[in-house]
Amino acid sequence: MKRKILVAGLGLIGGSLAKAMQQEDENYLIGYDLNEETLQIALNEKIIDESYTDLEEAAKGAEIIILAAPISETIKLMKQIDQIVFDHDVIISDVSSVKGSILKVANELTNKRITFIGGHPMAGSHKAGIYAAREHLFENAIYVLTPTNSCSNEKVDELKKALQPTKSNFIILQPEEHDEMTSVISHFPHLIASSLVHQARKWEQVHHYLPELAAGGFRDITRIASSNPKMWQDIFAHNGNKMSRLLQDWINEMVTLKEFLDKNSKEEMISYLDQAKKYRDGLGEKKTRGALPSFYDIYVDIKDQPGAIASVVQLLATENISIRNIRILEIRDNIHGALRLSVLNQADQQKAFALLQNNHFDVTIEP
Ligand SMILES: NC(=O)c1ccc[n+]([C@@H]2O[C@H](COP(=O)([O-])OP(=O)(O)OC[C@H]3O[C@@H](n4cnc5c(N)ncnc54)[C@H](O)[C@@H]3O)[C@@H](O)[C@H]2O)c1
Ligand SMILES: O=C(O)C(=O)C[C@]1(C(=O)O)C=C[C@@H](O)C=C1
Repeated sequence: MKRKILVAGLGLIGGSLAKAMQQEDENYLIGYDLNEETLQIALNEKIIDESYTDLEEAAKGAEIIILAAPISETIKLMKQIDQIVFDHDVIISDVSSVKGSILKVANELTNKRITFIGGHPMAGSHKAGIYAAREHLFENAIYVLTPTNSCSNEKVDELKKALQPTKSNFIILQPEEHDEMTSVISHFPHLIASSLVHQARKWEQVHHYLPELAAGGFRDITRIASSNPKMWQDIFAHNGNKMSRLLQDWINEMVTLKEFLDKNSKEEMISYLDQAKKYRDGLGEKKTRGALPSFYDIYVDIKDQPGAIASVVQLLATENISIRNIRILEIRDNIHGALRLSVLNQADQQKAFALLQNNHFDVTIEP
């Protein structure tokens, strides 16, 4: 008997989860989404085995239900599913970026058949929708689980087993600690990225040429400002208190930084930047950085000419070095660009470094 899993909301996250879980023969994927075109794509691409536009119909046969809609919609879905009469036990999980408000509702569910285990895969993208869904999105990423108080270890293991094809690393957290950590490491940076874009937009009124100067630095730090505004408003609203406290801390810190600048305080500024650099560089050593982690990275300078990338890839292939991720950083016409290659482990990183250097490529391990 196959394990019947319903994914409700087949966008970036739900679609990626369904794609990964579909790789396991034991899993049978059911899809539910408000958007019929999304369901049709999911069926056509065999991401799901069957689809429903009626939630009760979709949920009735499922043993595991994963809610992958926006947070406020997920809360509505939880309340609707609570009303369904099941003839078997069912595990419900979600993927929401905030866990406190979800677990509050979960602890109030009255349906005896339901066990709720909160979930949050710590990987994503600024893109949305089923077209952006990727089977490998959660590979090596942290996948947070926040079970309700009454939940048994067996149920948690059951959910983990169904999600195993995502190849993510599960950890259990309390909702409160989850929300505090994600406010710092995920939610607040989005707010700042958007504010930096606003600052540039304002200054464009003075210097019309300004956008042309936006190079790697500005693009890197503001990528996430291109994310879905409605989704992020929802996240900020559900983690509002923590965000507001962080913003006040940030404002205080900016006041200190302004003092360093106004006093031209060289030592304090170097120390501030140095501490940030050390902490940022150290992040790469931890094995918990997210999907397809790039902590074993190699940066190769390449010329913008046909075959440049192929020659690097070909060289690594001759030594059986497997490339996990590849990204072109800022190539413009007739200028050198950089290629960031992510490999599996430190041994491969060292091997690739030596190989490329011996073949006269300009290669570094630091960005
Ligand atoms: N985008 C990220 O990087 C990221 C990462 C981790 C977790 N999350 C969380 O994942 C959830 C979904 O985000 P996403 O990026 O996949 O969004 P998305 O816009 O790509 O997908 C959302 C999907 O849910 C569907 N939907 C909306 N309301 C629905 C409802 N009531 N019933 C059924 N389907 C409904 C939409 O049609 C869409 O297909 C959010 O709760 C978000 O907090 C997002
Ligand atoms: O990579 C991105 O674009 C993301 O924003 C992914 C990201 C994040 O790292 O903040 C965003 C929201 C999540 O809930 C988890 C991951």
